[in-house]
Amino acid sequence: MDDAKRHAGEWSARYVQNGMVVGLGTGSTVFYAIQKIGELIKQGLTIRAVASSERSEKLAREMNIPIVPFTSIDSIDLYIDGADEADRQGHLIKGGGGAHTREKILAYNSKKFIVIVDSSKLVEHLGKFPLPVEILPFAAELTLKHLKALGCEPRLRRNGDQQYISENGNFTADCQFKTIEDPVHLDAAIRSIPGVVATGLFANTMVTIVIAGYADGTVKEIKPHE
Ligand SMILES: O=C(CO)[C@H](O)[C@H](O)COP(=O)(O)O
Repeated sequence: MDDAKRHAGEWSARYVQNGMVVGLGTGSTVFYAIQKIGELIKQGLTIRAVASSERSEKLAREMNIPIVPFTSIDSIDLYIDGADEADRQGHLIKGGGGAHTREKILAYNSKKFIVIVDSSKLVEHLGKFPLPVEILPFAAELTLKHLKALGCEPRLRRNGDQQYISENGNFTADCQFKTIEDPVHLDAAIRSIPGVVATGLFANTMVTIVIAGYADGTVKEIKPHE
């Protein structure tokens, strides 16, 4: 799977152009995109970047990719990030790496959003992967009860024998649905529960291209809105 991730990640770097503000997502597939962008910078590419997590920011700095503060940008030209599942309409489940709240902010503020996955993440219907939902620690049990009422089995994510805490200081509930037929509607329903910070459902028209990598070195580009 690593080869497939590498092909998708490296392929995405061809969309990065001089002068762009580039958003860097989080995860093992984005790792390859960041490395490739780092190589292009060595060859003279000039960009400014913002990162969706401390992990990605650290990696970018190691690759001499200039990370700028959010106060110095107005929008992002191109956002590159991975996903846990992607369907043909460009709906995504994200947040397996626990960074989906910040990732959603970056995606929302981007002119183009490129999603990079290995081919095993392409699905007919979302929902096999448990949907990550970031929730406030305050009264978390009550929030979990309302999530359950929407038809899922929510589990608070653990980090070894500790509660998993996001970079925003919150809990993550991994919500196993049987299948997600209507991502737009479900996303809205979950977001209406007080205590929910953000869902890992990236529904609607956010995605410009899904790049799926295969182990044999080929890639497939899916443009959901063309
Ligand atoms: O949403 C994410 C992190 O919050 C990642 O993009 C997603 O979990 C995919 O990760 P990977 O590329 O490691 O398979």
